[in-house]
Amino acid sequence: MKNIVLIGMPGCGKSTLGRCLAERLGRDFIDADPEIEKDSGKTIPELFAVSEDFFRKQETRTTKRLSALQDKVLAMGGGVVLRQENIISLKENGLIIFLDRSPEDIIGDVDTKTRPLLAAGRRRIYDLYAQREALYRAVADVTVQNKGSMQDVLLRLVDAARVLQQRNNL
Ligand SMILES: Nc1ncnc2c1ncn2[C@@H]1O[C@H](COP(=O)(O)OP(=O)(O)O)[C@@H](O)[C@H]1O
Ligand SMILES: O=C(O)C1=C[C@@H](OP(=O)(O)O)[C@@H](O)[C@H](O)C1
Ligand SMILES: [Mg+2]
Repeated sequence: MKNIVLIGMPGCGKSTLGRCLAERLGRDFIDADPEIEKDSGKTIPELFAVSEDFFRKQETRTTKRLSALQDKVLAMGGGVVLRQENIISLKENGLIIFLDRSPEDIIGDVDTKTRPLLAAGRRRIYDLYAQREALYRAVADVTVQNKGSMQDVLLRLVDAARVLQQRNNL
């Protein structure tokens, strides 16, 4: 079966809800950020300290490796949509869900320490959302709103994943 791939803003809930979604679907969960760290032997802040482009190159390398897997739930980094080659790889063997959470809600609980792009301040989230929202929507097979309790959002994600799988099997 194709992978279920979560995309969306940093802090939108991909890692947390992705792990729960995988459990509910009986699949393995893989978070891209720690995989990038393993593949490169550097932390995300260390990669960004070289340059954002350097991080993006490592991200593409790891995205290609993860895209070749099957049956997984993948939580990608928020910027994976910035390179078209990443999306082409992910779509070969994956169904993409945009987890859409408002900047207001993200700012409430995002951890900026491990997210170099947000080190300049939480308001950076508004700029990133404005830059990326259309891109996330365009590349996704479906959008799920992250609004309300985690339990409700998880149910919506499980439904969306099942509908995508069924549609793909037709
Ligand atoms: N609907 C929600 N209600 C409350 N907290 C949420 C909700 N969605 C996400 N969170 C919280 O937001 C934070 C960021 O989520 P995370 O999964 O790390 O995001 P991402 O992997 O997309 O960057 C976590 O502390 C998570 O528990
Ligand atoms: O939005 C981005 O460009 C990034 C998001 C991060 O992942 P999360 O979306 O899991 O925070 C991480 O890949 C890196 O800091 C860059
Ligand atoms: Mg994450």
